[in-house]
Amino acid sequence: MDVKYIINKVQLYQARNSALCNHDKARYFFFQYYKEFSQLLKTHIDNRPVIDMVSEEHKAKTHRDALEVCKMGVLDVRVIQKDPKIFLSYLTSLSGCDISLMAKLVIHFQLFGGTILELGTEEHHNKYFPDIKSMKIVGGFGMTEMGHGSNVRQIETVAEYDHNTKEFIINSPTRSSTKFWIGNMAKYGTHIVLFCRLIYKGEDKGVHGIITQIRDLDSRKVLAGIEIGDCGPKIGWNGIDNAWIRFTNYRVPKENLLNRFANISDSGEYTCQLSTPGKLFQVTISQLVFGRLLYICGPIKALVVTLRTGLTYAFNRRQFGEKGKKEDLIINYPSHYQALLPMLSHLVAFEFARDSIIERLLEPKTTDERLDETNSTISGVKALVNEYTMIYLNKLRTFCGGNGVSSYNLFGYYRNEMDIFQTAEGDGAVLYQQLSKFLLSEYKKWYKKEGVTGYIIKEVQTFLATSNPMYTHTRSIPYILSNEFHHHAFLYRFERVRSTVIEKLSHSKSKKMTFLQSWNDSLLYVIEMAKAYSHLYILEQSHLAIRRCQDPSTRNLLNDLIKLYALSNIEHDFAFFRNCNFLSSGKALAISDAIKELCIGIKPYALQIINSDYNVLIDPLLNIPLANLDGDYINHMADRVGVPKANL
Ligand SMILES: Cc1cc2nc3c(=O)[nH]c(=O)nc-3n(C[C@H](O)[C@H](O)[C@H](O)COP(=O)(O)OP(=O)(O)OC[C@H]3O[C@@H](n4cnc5c(N)ncnc54)[C@H](O)[C@@H]3O)c2cc1C
Repeated sequence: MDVKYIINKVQLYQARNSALCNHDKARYFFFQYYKEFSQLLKTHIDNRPVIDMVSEEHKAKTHRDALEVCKMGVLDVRVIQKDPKIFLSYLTSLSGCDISLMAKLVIHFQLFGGTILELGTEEHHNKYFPDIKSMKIVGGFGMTEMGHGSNVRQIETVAEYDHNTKEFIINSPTRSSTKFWIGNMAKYGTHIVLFCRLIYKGEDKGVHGIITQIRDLDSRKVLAGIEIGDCGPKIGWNGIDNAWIRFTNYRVPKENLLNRFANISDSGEYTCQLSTPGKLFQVTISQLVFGRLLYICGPIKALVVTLRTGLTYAFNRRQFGEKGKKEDLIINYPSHYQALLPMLSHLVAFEFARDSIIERLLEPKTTDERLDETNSTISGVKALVNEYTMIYLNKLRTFCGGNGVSSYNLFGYYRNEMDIFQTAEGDGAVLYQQLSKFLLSEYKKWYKKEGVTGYIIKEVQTFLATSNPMYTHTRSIPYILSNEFHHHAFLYRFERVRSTVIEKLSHSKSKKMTFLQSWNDSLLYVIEMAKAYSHLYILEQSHLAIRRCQDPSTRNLLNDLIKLYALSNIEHDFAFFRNCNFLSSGKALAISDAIKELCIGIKPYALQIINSDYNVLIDPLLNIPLANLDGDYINHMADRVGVPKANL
């Protein structure tokens, strides 16, 4: 084998995490906390595997484990404020445990506690945080209803203010207003942040958050005025007790309103510090953004663990070959390596993007515009990473043949547990639209500044750059492999789809359609635009991260991985690029050839790359007896399921 890259695990590990750690004095502290917390977790949680557990037992185990984790005293809502990166690191570590345990603690600390932190005042913090820390109270996030999930603005639960008693009277006026899917609540929960319409002197003031007690703390009985039940069996997260909840004239004291921004004074006057109901709504649901970040970390973890298994198997399993010779390793089949290595390249690119988002979200000083941009980007990347993970978990399963079906290899486990990540805290189709709205408003600002002249200059530049036959036809390998070409292709795709959306929206306007009609009429392009932008963001962040890598050989390897990410992504979208005449058929063929060459070059290092990931530097905490698919995989699997030793 030609030695193309001389790499060592530590350098690769450091380089991959350079994006996140770039601005930190303690360079790897995020991962240090991750590691320490993971080690601590090991000694605290019940070590029975969950794969064969029935749901009731699973829920009880998850609850006990959560109480044990709280006894460690490390998780605390105040850490979100003091050092969000450490908090995120703790929650990310939990993705190595059973996903139900992670979900339970995320709902309790981040969605419930984080909302109180963000929307509540010092009094709420002092009253609830100690009990959240010890889990004396078990918190939930009561937003979704049977009638409305994606469209939170239209939820129906009402809290009418009673001036005489200084209480809110909470009601579920219709069947569709029943709160649904509310995690931690069917069996164990004591309190939720209830999202409901605040009715003040007969006027609807929009969605507000109110801390609402559900069960008595001593008897754990459901309080009068509340009906509650379990949402039933689920595809994943069976350790979580998801509830439906209904309210009938249930009274809650005024003090329970999370009133940092909107308040009812002692004299009974309603005031809101924010300029518009839209702004109040955005702040009210702000914890979902932090949550989405975790929903980027989780699937990446699942991809690392399963891709490692897929690669290990492919590098060890032999099937077919020339007569009289050793059978071939399945990794040497192009159908394998030309799928597995682009997956590896996507994984590394996603990690660079994740780390840059974490860095940005946690910037100490940030403007509203910057925050808007980061939140919108999180929406797009969350949707994209989850969509990709679900498709490739299925592929990875088949790449391990029958062994992939065994629960000991976790493909089924992650497929089920990750499925919900696509929907919870915002489904992809809705999140992509949020990003597109932001991108269009940014474009509007640009257009306002540059005017028609700026627009024409830009269009002409793009036309000259891409309509040139030299450009569309060139098959020069150095150019095809250049970062400059990849960036141009990604940027072109995004701007081109954006132009189509703008064209379609203005065309619909001329046909007197309402904004909503024209938006929905252009929806497929709107979604494509957000996807194209998310890929552009991932590519740009990967290029930036690699530039920081000090070691030349590691940098070259990472560079090749990102080239593979870019070209396989372009290949996946050949229909678009060919339809726009961005690529000639000859150039498209040359790109496919370049992908193959890159895969062949990276293949010998694939296991080293996947094993340098911080996610696999720490043992999984799932306690599932994994069937190790390494060189001795037949004996590992045989031992796992009790096949007797051969007598011969
Ligand atoms: C296991 C689990 C746990 C959960 N935990 C909680 C919890 O603790 N608290 C809580 O409040 N909620 C919780 N949820 C609810 C979750 O947040 C919602 O399911 C999610 O927001 C999606 O809403 P929905 O289910 O109503 O889907 P819908 O809104 O009905 O969406 C269905 C489909 O329609 C599409 N769609 C909707 N609107 C549009 C549009 N404008 N354009 C294009 N497509 C559109 C969506 O993309 C999706 O594909 C949980 C859900 C699950 C499954």
